[in-house]
Amino acid sequence: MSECERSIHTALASVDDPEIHRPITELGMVGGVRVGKRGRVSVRLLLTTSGCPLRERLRADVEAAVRGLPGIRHVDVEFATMTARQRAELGERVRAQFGGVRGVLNDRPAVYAVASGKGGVGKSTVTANLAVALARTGKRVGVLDADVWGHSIPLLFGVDRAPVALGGAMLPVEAHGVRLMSTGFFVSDDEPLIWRGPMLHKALQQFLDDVHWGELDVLLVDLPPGTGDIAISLLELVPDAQVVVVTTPQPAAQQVARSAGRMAADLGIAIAGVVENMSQFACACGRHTPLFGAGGGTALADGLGVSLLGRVPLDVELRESGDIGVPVVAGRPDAPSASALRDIAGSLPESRKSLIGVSLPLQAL
Ligand SMILES: Nc1ncnc2c1ncn2[C@@H]1O[C@H](COP(=O)(O)OP(=O)(O)OP(=O)(O)O)[C@@H](O)[C@H]1O
Repeated sequence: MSECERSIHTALASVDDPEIHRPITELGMVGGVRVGKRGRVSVRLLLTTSGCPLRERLRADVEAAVRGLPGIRHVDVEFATMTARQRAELGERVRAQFGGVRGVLNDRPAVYAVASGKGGVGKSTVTANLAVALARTGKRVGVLDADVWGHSIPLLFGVDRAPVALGGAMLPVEAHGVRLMSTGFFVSDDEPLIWRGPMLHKALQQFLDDVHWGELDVLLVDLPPGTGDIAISLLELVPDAQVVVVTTPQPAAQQVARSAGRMAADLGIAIAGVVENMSQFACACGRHTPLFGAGGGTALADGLGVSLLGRVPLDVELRESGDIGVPVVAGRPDAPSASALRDIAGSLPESRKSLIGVSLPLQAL
């Protein structure tokens, strides 16, 4: 290998695959490097699927890494698709690298399960925005959309592609700096989900076990509304999760949300706090109107003996951002709801580190 080729390989080692978060050189994704005349270089990248949506990001990252080298004027990036064998090898590498899929959670992320007593109170919107806000502070964040009947996380993040499967493990889809996994990636909207009890439990377990989350600091779980099977399953599978209860200011909503709190208490799970969503509406005329009443969040927090983490105002920008798949914290960071959500993300209590992925020493009694 010439000196020039060696320095190109070193530069390529600084480029990470955006979803596996490992250098493309380590993952066998560099199919070849050709050094031509007059500072022209061509790099061939091997992708897991031909329709890889991240190819433009990879192209830009490779160009940026190689173009800075002395004597290099132009970088061509070509793409090819891995053979089945190459994909299998990549899957093996991913597994070996992290000591098995479950082992990737060994660094014990903080797990926050976002719950609500009833649907439509903005639980998924809050989850998505807390995730983006945390990612923007430099944390490595994942969102598990366990809201199997109303999976809105893919829509809220503007994602309509399925996750890539490698060597028996699925890679989360990355959007707005957050790693996502959702049942919504696997079912079409007109296909009703009739999973109950044990099936839901198994699906959830798979999402925790068979998804290559990589190293995470925080995992947010969007629970289905209510206190049904899946919430209980999750809290059993991840006993160190803390629950964030989302409610509206209405006394009625607060009553239902109280049952979520009671469930957490029954299961011995800590409640991180309460988020009051759809608090008063700030009109452009300057008037603040409590459309859904007032005081629900505080009353619930007091009832549960936890803090009110914050109030998110009713905000057209928040709703519009959700509709176009760009969470408001990312797309309109100056909106009143965005700043409230950032403050709430900053006020989440420090984690009790989750034990998922850690093998516990078993002792005979
Ligand atoms: N603070 C807010 N201001 C304006 N619109 C909001 C606000 N919070 C949520 N919404 C809108 O309310 C609707 C319901 O929100 P979302 O889907 O997050 O609720 P949910 O509690 O997760 O519902 P479900 O559990 O049924 O999925 C969405 O259209 C969302 O954009």
